Amino acid sequence: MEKIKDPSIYRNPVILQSEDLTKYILETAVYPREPEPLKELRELNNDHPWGFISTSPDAAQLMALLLKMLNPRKTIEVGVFTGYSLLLTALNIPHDGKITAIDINRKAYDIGLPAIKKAGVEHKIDFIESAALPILDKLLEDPANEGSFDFAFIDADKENYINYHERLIKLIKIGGLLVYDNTLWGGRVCWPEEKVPEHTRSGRNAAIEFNKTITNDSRVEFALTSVGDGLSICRRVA
Ligand SMILES: C[S@@+](CC[C@H](N)C(=O)[O-])C[C@H]1O[C@@H](n2cnc3c(N)ncnc32)[C@H](O)[C@@H]1O
Ligand SMILES: O=c1cc(-c2ccc(O)cc2)oc2c(O)c(O)ccc12
Repeated sequence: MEKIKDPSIYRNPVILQSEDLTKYILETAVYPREPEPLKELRELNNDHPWGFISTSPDAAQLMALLLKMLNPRKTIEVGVFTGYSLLLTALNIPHDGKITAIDINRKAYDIGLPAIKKAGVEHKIDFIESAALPILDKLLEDPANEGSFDFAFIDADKENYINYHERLIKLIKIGGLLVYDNTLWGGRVCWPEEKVPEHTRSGRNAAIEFNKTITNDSRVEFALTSVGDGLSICRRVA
């Protein structure tokens, strides 16, 4: 991630009609049911200058429901940061479930790791510090990995989502889920380009291209939900 002096310039505008509605959802439906270890990690994020890039708790709550329904044993996460979505996944897969978690930078993961250890789920996580594309390519070199994953969560560099999708679709089994975060990019996907601040344009254009690609991809059934920052839920069907 490039060094930005003031990360707050990236902060998301609200996708829903009003900030009050977002606050209402979080305060009435999400925070009261948020498990204690996740609350602890969210509070750590509040003290981090980049904490706002963590997966939104309302999107995470929907993901928890999907994980409980799918009961996946073999999962993969691309983009860990301090580990809010990773801990969420670890808490909602079976005791013998595994997560291959990839991030180009381990520093933020180390901040969240004590909360993950305290929650007793570290044994489920294989953290790999690397750019994600070479790791996905390496996994694909072994034919045993093809169609072997039950669930993938993607929340790294938005410009590579299509590249991640092309690899992950081969790694996920038919019936498995691929969940992509930030596919509405703070609502900017529908703004005229000239109104989009320069520093968020590349993410916005990547989300637009990604949404078109998924809509035309007959290998998946999908729903683009306006939860959090936009969560695209894809089910591999072919
Ligand atoms: C939005 S954050 C992930 C947030 C995380 N899901 C959470 O809930 O806290 C994006 C992460 O992607 C990582 N990242 C960016 N480019 C990457 C790449 N090419 N390969 C792997 N990770 C990358 C960044 O280091 C950052 O930690
Ligand atoms: O504002 C952001 C920026 C990112 C981001 C930027 C560069 C990378 O290499 C990876 C991620 O991610 C965000 C995100 O996931 C989010 O939920 C909100 C805002 C941002």
